[in-house]
Amino acid sequence: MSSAGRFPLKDSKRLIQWLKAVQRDNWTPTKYSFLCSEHFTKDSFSRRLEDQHRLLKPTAVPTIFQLAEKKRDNLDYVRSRRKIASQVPLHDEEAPREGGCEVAQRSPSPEQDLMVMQGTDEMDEVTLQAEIGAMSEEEEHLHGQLEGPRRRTFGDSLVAKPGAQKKSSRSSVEDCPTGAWTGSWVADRSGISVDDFTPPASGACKFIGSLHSYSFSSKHTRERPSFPKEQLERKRPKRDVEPSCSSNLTGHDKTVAEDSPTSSLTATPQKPSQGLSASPADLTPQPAAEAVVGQKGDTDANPMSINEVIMSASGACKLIDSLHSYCFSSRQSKSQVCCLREQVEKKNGELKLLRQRISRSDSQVRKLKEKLDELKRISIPYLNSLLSQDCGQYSRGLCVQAGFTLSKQRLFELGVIQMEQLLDVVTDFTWVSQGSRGLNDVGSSFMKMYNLVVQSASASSVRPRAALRADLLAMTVLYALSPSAPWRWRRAFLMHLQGVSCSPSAELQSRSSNLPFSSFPLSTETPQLNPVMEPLSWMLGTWLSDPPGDGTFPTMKPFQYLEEVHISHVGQPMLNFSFNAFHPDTRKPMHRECGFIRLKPDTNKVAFISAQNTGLVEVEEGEVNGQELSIASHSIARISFAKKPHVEQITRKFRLNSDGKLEQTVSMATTTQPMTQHLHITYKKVTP
Ligand code: HEM
Repeated sequence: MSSAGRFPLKDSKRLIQWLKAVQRDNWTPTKYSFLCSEHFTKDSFSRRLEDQHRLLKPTAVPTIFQLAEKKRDNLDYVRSRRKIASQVPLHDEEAPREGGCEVAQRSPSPEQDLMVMQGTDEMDEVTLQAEIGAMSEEEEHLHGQLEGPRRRTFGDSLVAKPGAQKKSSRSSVEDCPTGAWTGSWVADRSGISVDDFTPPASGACKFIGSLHSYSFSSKHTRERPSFPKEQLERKRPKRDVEPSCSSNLTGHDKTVAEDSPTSSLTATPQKPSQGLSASPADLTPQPAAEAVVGQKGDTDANPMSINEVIMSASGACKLIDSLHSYCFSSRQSKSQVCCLREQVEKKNGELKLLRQRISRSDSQVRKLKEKLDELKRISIPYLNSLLSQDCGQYSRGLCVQAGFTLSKQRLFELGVIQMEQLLDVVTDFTWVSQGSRGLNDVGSSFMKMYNLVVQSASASSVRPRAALRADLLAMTVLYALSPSAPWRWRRAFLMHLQGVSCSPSAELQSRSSNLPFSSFPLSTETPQLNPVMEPLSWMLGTWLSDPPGDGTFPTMKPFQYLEEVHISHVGQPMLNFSFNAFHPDTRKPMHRECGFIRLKPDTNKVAFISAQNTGLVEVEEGEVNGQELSIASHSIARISFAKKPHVEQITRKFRLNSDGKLEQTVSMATTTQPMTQHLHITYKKVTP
């Protein structure tokens, strides 16, 4: 007798190796499944120290199979095997057959049921099978000899039982009627049912079949150490003969199973005869003996795949629970562990992705912070100095300007802080504020200011507090000086700076070289007006048209325009000027000119040097008398492709009116028109 190995159900990796080796389709080993030792190489065994018995190593994997024979007709094979089994007792030396013979499935059959019904002792006899795998050849042989008579006696008594005799006699005729002792022992024939190797009619049937091992507790199996090899040998053909889980049923049971192939519950241990009527209540735990009684050959076959078992287990939770999950506990736990493991892996993946996103966000925030720091570094010191000079000329002046920005009309007239530009600022800061609380604060505070400005603009009587104006100014300056600001915005703002006496920081001055339009004083000191220019000092300042100017000429339709005038100095004996006209409705820039006004020292003779965007360059000369300057063209030049008609003469008159407004009148003569007034406008001073 060769020793056999249990299928390593608890070692999934090795189990897969075993199953691969066995190559049995649609069959799943149970804890009563064993494989003969012939399928293992010699080094798969170790010797027990005490008695030198051969023990299968826990790492052993079967490798010896004669698979070529597997294709042969199973039925013929089984029949021949049965014949042999019925005539000649199997010997220990007989080599295990390939195909179905190697795998012994120890599950009770109907005959077993009958036997077990006799009581606990009988049931224990049945469970003896479970320990066979642990036996050495010698042990098995010895036990076979020693226990044979007892079993025969026992088996005989079973056969003699009323009600059980019919089944047992039928089976004995069919399967092993003349076996040495197996023929007379019902239990040995039923120890491994046909269905151990046969697919069940349904998943649930398989499931119930799995549950049949319920009665074969390890406790019982430990108490009975041996099991004749013959039983195993006779199991092989039976497995291959019977194609369905119900095929081994007899009588009523078989009929029910065939009639209801989808109802595995007909084979439930507790109520085998109730067919489809089995309910969770029927499945409440029963005593072991009772459970075993219900084990038909079809049900203890348990040829489920692991997946099927898991599916059945999940779909029949109640059933499992009611049966205390005796058989499925480990498998179920395994499947649960697998599920949990998958979930954990999935969550780990999600966590990894989240970490990556957080890291990306962090780097984004870092970049934004760096940008803000850069902005602060560039602009804030200067702004701070501005805002701290509450009593300073420049600060006051800008605050006044900020006050102007609160009137929509003034905003446009100023031509610097326009609503559209404010919107740009807001948009910019909103963008910057993304992802950073600090920047968010900047953005949100600017939004608040912006909203207040809009409110104030729509209700001109409402004027925000000085602090708000200062904040708005700060934000405006911050944006105006930022590298991302549109050049037009920066230029306009810087021109305002030019119009006031201020001392920009060295940092700001250094930045001025990058500006598209540089009019900054070079000295950090507020420049003193050159005495030569004193007669024209009344012209200094930033002036905004008030009201809009009027344009006329015989060849054109009268028009209006806005104009922003900057007249400043840097200490030199001259004034710098720029006149910038805008369309009153569209605010688009129109005529522009800039240049210098000079005074001949110690005289009232004035030279007005101007370059215009129309391509005209002219020098006008005249006299300053009091607070009035009258000049006329001295020389005019133009680009070669200047638009016609060309202007041939120009006269201007500047006057500071008694109301403090600056007034300008321009007349011109063209190649087509005599000297005629072209422009008339008055300005309101917005900076000192
Ligand atoms: C001293 C400065 C200026 C000179 C020498 C000047 C000269 C001229 C000349 C020669 C024309 C053509 C007239 C014609 O077609 O018969 C003209 C037209 C016109 N000017 Fe001026 N202009 C001056 C300032 C301004 C200013 C400040 C504005 C304000 C927006 C202005 C607005 C116009 C308009 C709207 C026209 C008619 C459309 C056009 O021909 O472009 N001009 N100007």
